[in-house]
Amino acid sequence: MTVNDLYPADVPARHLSVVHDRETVDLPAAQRAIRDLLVALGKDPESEHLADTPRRVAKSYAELLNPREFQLTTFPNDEGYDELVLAKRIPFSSLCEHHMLPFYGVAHVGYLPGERILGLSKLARVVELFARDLQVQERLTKQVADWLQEHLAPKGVGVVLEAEHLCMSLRGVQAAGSRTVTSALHGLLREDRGTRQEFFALTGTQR
Ligand SMILES: Nc1nc2c(ncn2[C@@H]2O[C@H](COP(=O)(O)OP(=O)(O)OP(=O)(O)O)[C@@H](O)[C@H]2O)c(=O)[nH]1
Ligand SMILES: [Zn+2]
Repeated sequence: MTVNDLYPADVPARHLSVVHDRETVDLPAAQRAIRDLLVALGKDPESEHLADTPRRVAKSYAELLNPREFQLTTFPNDEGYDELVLAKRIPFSSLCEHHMLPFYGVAHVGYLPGERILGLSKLARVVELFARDLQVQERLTKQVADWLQEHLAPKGVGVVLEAEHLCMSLRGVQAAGSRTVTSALHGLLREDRGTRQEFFALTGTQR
């Protein structure tokens, strides 16, 4: 399928519903499991302080692991805009799949338009689509870039993520304040040295 099949040229603004297809959360089962975890950790889930904690924790994880649905709105690139479009410092948070602790930071997401341009907020929504999962930063970065390349068919895509991992700063090695930087590139941003350098310069992450 090409971008023209998804977005016929005679309709100016196009909306594609984006619905995630992950397993539905079983909240009562999650709640029971959190209660068991509290007991296993030597805490008393019957105490007044913790009585409602299993329900809250289960609900929190359900929220953190389920992205909101959204409309992927695109417009025809009638003026032939052919420079980079870059949304910088999009805040995001995700859960590390090894420790289920948050990693959080900012995403820089850019593309070089082809026949369609994208509603700007959608760049942040695509980050959220993949961040609300058990993740490693490398996969999250690549999924955002791959998804945009597939659904927007631009001339290039670039994604940079800078994040602090609580599993690295609060526990374990306790390297508080360290940041991990990852990037994924497609099309001209990958192949053309000048475009790639311009992208990294605009994100402020020189390569
Ligand atoms: N590549 C990658 N590694 C991650 C990410 N998040 C966490 N990790 C790492 O996953 C690794 C898991 O290593 P293990 O040795 O199995 O776990 P651990 O004993 O808790 O390791 P320490 O954190 O070193 O105490 C750790 O080195 C984490 O820093 C990520 O997004 N990407
Ligand atoms: Zn971790």
